Amino acid sequence: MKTSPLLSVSGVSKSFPVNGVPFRALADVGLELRRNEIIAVIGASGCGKSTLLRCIAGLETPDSGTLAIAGVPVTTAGQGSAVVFQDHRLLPWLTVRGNVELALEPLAMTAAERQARAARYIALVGLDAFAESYPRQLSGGMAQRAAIARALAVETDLVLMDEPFGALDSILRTRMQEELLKIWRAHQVSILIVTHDIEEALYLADRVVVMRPGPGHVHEVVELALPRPRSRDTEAFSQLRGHLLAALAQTPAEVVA
Ligand SMILES: Nc1ncnc2c1ncn2[C@@H]1O[C@H](COP(=O)(O)OP(=O)(O)OP(=O)(O)O)[C@@H](O)[C@H]1O
Repeated sequence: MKTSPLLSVSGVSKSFPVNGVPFRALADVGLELRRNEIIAVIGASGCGKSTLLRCIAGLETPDSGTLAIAGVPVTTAGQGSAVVFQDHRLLPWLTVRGNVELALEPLAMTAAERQARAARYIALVGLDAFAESYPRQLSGGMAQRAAIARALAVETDLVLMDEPFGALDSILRTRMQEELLKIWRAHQVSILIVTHDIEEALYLADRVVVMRPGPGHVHEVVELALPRPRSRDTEAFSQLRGHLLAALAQTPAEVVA
């Protein structure tokens, strides 16, 4: 029996006014995310990856098309999903604990439940010793882990990540990818991650959505039949890397469109 997708995006188009003229950022974008799946969205700068993610998060309203999470149309921000951005966006005047607890405030739970849940997710990302630290006292990786704890603590089925490790050095980035997979395995969330990094997409995702600009559209969806844990040194990995690099390459006509 085919189960219904957690996220369905269909025919989504979005334009922005630029100097009084509509600029088409997305045209007729469609994709589906299954439950407990990880999808990576890759594509050249400006092809509309973040705009698509913001539409799914309810932070942007598409001009046309439909977006639904668990069958419910997305109409407001934070409905059915939580977002992790490239910059952690923690509130500087709150501690790690305060930031995570604040995200839980809209949820129907007692203060004690909120504190217990926040503590659990802070521990999950390995920051228990830093729960009372302020963002300025954390390294970039720690702050990003706090942002991930804050997103996961809300316990939505869908987590949206926009270049979550983009500002981290390559060693930390690899470690964070491992940690994300551990959390994903333990918590059965579905993840849509926007990344510039082909290796990251290949390491994390079940499927890779390749977008192209002019206007932003889905060019190809690549199923990654790679067993986990994955090694970056295998023939299959490097073949897929080559395939994605070729899929990202644009014709001159697309670049100027
Ligand atoms: N609020 C806005 N107003 C005007 N133009 C916008 C706005 N948001 C996005 N755009 C334009 O829409 C296009 C797609 O932007 P978007 O940020 O979605 O691309 P992206 O693929 O995420 O790029 P990058 O990889 O560089 O982050 C870009 O040309 C951008 O300039």
